[in-house]
Amino acid sequence: MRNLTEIGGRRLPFLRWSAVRMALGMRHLTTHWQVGDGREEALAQHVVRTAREGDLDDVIRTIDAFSYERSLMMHVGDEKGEILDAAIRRAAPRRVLELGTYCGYSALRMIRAMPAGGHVYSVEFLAANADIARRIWAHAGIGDRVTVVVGSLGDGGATMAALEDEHGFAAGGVDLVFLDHDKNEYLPDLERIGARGWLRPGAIVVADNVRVPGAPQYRAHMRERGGAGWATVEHETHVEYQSLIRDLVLESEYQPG
Ligand SMILES: C[S@@+](CC[C@H](N)C(=O)[O-])C[C@H]1O[C@@H](n2cnc3c(N)ncnc32)[C@H](O)[C@@H]1O
Ligand SMILES: [Mg+2]
Repeated sequence: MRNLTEIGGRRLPFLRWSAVRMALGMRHLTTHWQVGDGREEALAQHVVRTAREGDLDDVIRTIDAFSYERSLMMHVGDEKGEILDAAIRRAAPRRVLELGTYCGYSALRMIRAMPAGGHVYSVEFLAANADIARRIWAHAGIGDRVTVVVGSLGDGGATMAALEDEHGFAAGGVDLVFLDHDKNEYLPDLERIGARGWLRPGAIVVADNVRVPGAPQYRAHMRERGGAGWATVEHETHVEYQSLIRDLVLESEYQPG
């Protein structure tokens, strides 16, 4: 019943004010990467104030509750988060590359499901989001297991060079990639990663929001390349924190040559 709003005893779907604000703010969201009403900063303050310090589970629970009950947000969320958790357990990665940090929620989940000693490198376009994520990770006690790199893989090479020179990225060194940033950049960025040879054979690439907002070129590419470089499973699921809107998460295993 979490997605229903009660008016006069009747439950009506999708009338949550925060969802309406998020829809109205879509234009702002896709150009500024925050909803525009301060909900990301409010989340960071809420986590620090109310979640148990050093308790990763409680921080994840607190973010989910905030996103259901107070302000809809664009974390991968609890339902799709379980698909991500399972992929992480399958890959048992030592090095994860995430594109799109936002407030750091998916990185929290990945760290929780990874073997001890594994590290997440998360690339985020917006410095304000990177700062919020760092504060939330520090509160959860996992600040030393995740590094946010402010930039984008499509910036002409500076961010990729930083990943190689400062963070030890090298051929065959990446075990799992989580794509959750600009949907038009999924395929170009995967090709940039491929050109550097960072993926090890058997590495897994998880892509969120393939149906909503949608990454049709990426999906077509993975379908065409089935059996020739990639083996893909399409997970039918729902948009984050919405039980009635369908979404798709792709999980692709890299099988070169
Ligand atoms: C959907 S949110 C990520 C949610 C996060 N992965 C989670 O589940 O908690 C997308 C984020 O990607 C960032 N972003 C957008 N385009 C980007 C790009 N080209 N490179 C890096 N980050 C980008 C946005 O600033 C935004 O914070
Ligand atoms: Mg997403």
